[in-house]
Amino acid sequence: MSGKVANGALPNGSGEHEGAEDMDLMDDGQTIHELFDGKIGLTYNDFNILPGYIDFAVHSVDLTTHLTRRIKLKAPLVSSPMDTVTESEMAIAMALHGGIGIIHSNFATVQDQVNEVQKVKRYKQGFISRPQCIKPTDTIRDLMRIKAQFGFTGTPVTDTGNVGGKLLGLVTSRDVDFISEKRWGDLIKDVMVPIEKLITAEEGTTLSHAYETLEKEKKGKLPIVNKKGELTSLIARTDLKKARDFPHSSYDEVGQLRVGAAISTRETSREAVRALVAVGVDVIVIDSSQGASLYQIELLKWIKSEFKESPQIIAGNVVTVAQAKMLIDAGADGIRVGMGSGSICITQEIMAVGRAQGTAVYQVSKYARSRGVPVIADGGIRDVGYITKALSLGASCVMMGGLLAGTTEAPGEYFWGPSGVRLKKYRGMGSLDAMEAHTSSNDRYFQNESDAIKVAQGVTATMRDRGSIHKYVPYLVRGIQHGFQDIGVKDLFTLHANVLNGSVKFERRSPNAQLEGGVHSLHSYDKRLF
Ligand SMILES: NC(=O)C1=CN([C@@H]2O[C@H](COP(=O)(O)OP(=O)(O)OC[C@H]3O[C@@H](n4cnc5c(N)ncnc54)[C@H](O)[C@@H]3O)[C@@H](O)[C@H]2O)C=CC1
Ligand SMILES: O=c1[nH]c(=O)c2[nH+]cn([C@@H]3O[C@H](COP(=O)(O)O)[C@@H](O)[C@H]3O)c2[nH]1
Ligand SMILES: [K+]
Repeated sequence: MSGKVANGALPNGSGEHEGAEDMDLMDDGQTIHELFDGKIGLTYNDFNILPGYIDFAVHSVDLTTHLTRRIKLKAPLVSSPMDTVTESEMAIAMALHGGIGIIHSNFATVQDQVNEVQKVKRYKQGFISRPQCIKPTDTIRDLMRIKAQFGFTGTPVTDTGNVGGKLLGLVTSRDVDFISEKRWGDLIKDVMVPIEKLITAEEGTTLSHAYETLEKEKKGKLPIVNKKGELTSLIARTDLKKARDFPHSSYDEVGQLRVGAAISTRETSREAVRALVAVGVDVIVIDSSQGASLYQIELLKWIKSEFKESPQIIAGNVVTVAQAKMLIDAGADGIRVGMGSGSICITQEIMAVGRAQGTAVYQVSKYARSRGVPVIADGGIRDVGYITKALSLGASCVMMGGLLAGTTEAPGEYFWGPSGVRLKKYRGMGSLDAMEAHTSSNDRYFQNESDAIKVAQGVTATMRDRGSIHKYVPYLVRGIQHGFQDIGVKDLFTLHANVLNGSVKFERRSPNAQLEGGVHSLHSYDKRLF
């Protein structure tokens, strides 16, 4: 589609084309280098990608990418190491859909973070690893409350009221449905099916065996116990029936889901690294807003010399080529780009330091590619089109906080906002709220007298309910595939190559063009996305 055409070849039917000048098709739009050659920082909203030619179906677009030098993913999506975004539930869901989650480090102890990594590594589809339990001395009223809140129909009874406690019985709807409200003060132990009469399975049982048992016994729930009789998980027949295939899941060499974990640049991180490596963490993210520091470089070199093979290390954050060079020289396997672009970030306002995210991703990716190191574009992803734009600028993956914070799998409970909207809390890791959460994060900030004055770099916010990752991430993936189809590229490798050789074109958009590109001129509208 390149080359020259005569103006008159356009179907204007007027016959006035005689002698018309040849027009250079390649002159239309800007190459990426032209887009960024002005000395002004651009971000995703400042440009469009121009359409190409479609000769393939949307589902055939392949989003396989590199997270780090050695780790490949089928979807270029990473969840942020933030305490309102990624713990095990989020990481499991992200990995099942081909991305990866990075467990945050704002726990009371390193062991708490290690436990979250282990939950991902031990995850097996169909097994509910944190079933809601009840104590024998609780009442029917307590059970009704659980039922109303979570909708469960079968609840295991353990001595502690938690998973891990000794299994004493199971109480189902059938056991309590016909008990009148007057008797709701009765104790669970008097209505439950006691352990002697319960069908259970031993740890290590396979899903297919569990399914056969449930079918044969006509039961809905199968508690899984260890040798000591402690409840380790629960299998629900309804879950097994709807057990899905996740053809793109991110698995490690031994078939466990992949997961990452964040660490700070403090001395104590060496202990964390040892513990995380011991439970098989795939990737460690050194978490800092300004990655070009002596602390980070020394830590990075230490990890690389101590653990030659695994794990992979993502260093950052950076926004300039000089910063990226220091971290790549020190051994980084991936580079995280973004300073102040996040939805909850106030770094550019407070520190006066940072960079427009589009320019940062373009500049750092151009350099990192020459060193064979993938870039993760972190922060400022407001919607699915922003992901496609970040990838077009050279990123191999995007990292998202806010976009995922309102989902079911994000830590924290939903609550109702003043206008009747269902919300979840979302906060910056540099917000006072997050800094004050644990002593470990406190000492990061207030380790000596000179650090006693707090300077917040983030805010505390709320996010609208976005439903489950199991619906949202497939929507994101399909949205990116549609973007690629419009651009006319079938995979990420081709996108990067065609952007660099100038066949994928861009265009800077004026403030008015930005308004035009959004929803406008309507009395009211309803924005349903999927
Ligand atoms: N991507 C972004 O734009 C931003 C992200 N954040 C997030 O907030 C959290 C905190 O970020 P930062 O404040 O950059 O954390 P940081 O731990 O890198 O820096 C906090 C302070 O501690 C100092 N420090 C770090 N390691 C040290 C060591 N070993 N010895 C002595 N002093 C040391 C630093 O120089 C700095 O003054 C992170 O989760 C980060 O991702 C915060 C601001 C911006
Ligand atoms: O200036 C900041 N102050 C903070 O307190 C803070 N906490 C997180 N982050 C960074 O923001 C990213 C998530 O951004 P989004 O919500 O836009 O996806 C994350 O992935 C981080 O890079 C912070 N930046
Ligand atoms: K910001």
